[in-house]
Amino acid sequence: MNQAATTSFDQETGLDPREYSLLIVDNDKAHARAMTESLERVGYRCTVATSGPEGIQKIDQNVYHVVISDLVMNDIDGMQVLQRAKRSLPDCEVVLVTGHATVSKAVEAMQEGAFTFLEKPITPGRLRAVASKAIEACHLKQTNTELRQRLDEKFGFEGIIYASQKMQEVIERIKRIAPTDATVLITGESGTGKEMIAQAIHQNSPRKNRRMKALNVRAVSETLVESELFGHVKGAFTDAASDRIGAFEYADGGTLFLDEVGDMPMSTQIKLLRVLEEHRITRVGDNKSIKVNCRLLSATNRPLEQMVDEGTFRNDLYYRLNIVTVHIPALRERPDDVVPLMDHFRKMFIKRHGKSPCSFAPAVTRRFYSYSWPGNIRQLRNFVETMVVLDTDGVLDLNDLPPELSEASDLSPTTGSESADLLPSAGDSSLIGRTMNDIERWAIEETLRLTAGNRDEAAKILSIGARTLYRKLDKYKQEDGDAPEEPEDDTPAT
Ligand SMILES: Nc1ncnc2c1ncn2[C@@H]1O[C@H](COP(=O)(O)OP(=O)(O)OP(=O)(O)O)[C@@H](O)[C@H]1O
Repeated sequence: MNQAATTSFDQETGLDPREYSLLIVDNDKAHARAMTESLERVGYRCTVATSGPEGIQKIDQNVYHVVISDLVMNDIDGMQVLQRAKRSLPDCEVVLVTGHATVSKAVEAMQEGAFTFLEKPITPGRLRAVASKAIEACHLKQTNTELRQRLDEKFGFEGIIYASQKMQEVIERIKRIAPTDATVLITGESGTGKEMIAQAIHQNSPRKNRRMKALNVRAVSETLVESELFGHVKGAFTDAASDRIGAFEYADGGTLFLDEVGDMPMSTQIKLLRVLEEHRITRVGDNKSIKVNCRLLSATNRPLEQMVDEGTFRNDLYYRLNIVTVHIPALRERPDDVVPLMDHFRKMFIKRHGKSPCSFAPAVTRRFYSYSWPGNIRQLRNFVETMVVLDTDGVLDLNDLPPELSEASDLSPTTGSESADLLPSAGDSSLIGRTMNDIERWAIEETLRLTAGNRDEAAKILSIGARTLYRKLDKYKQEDGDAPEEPEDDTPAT
């Protein structure tokens, strides 16, 4: 294809055209050829599709940096090509070619995400200039994606907020599991952070530079689940207009995360088991198998073991998925995480919604702490977001609480949780007969445990100044014979 490439680096952008792949989609073969030759002459790698369906098929199967498509074609039009490219190739830029009569349509296309449009007749100089700009835009998007990925890698664990011993143990466990290729089953109630843990495992594994594909089995209809997992060939079922790769092929070399795996139909379970044993998939409607290499992580909030007993989940698949288990405790079982999470989401949503700084009233912190969180961290996150968005006076007060919390039917500490002995109880008889200093020390230490070491929060709850709290802590250290801390180090210790 690349017969006449003479130039190496693009004068304007400094990029090497030979590193970029372009797809030309045009019903008019002569026009497609003329565009291709003009682009190949300066070094681009071009592929031609002479119909809309062929263009879509190529987009599904290959990676292109720029797609140049005619807008009006007699089968699938350029808008559909644009939509498919935007869906399948997030960094790709799409240029639409149009005759004079369809300029208004092209403007609409740009609103849908097209990079620009070229009006016929197209000169080679104009075509190359537009291709060069589109390549530059794609390159920028890729650079951003890479930077984001690097940040994600760096913060693979740090993005997970926790202070409790229980989560500390979970993190220790995933640190040991992540570098291996072991199949992992992540269990826990809805909203406990199973997907987040799956991402951290991927980010801290040798596969981190390859793709991670998440597929929520519950969100896909029973008839489509196999096509989503294994892909399909054209005509495999009524809507299969072209060949399509599935999650296993997409994540080849990387990680596949199957969320809500307990919802998988029995007929698909046996096929999944076979793939895990043979490392080969067969697209729906095809008869040849393809080799795949994916690390499988799965998650469920359903009792798989019980489902095995009831005959609704295959025993053999259960043992395959369950080589290593990571259980994420419900938030009510780790109340020490509540305050750090409140603080994290408060800051995050202030920034995201461009709000002025605000803080939680101590009574709200106490109520969050003692709530049972049936929806776990997702629910806490949503509550904090609502409160931050609606805040007008900089204080997130009891009046700002969502109804579930303001009615607060369950203010009592949760049974069997760490919280029971943490909440200051007015009737703690063990304190009777002790000195005021001891009682005060006990109250300060318990409040610091409640705030996971965050002294600012603790001072607010105790209604004393942060420096007063610091002085008292210093005094306790001296009483215990420890060296006092530097006074300026009064940062929250979360
Ligand atoms: N420890 C954590 N630190 C910060 N954010 C968290 C933490 N755990 C969960 N989240 C956030 O809470 C929300 C729910 O988490 P996630 O989707 O991972 O839960 P899940 O257990 O997979 O839920 P489901 O079972 O419903 O799919 C997400 O916005 C996630 O970023």
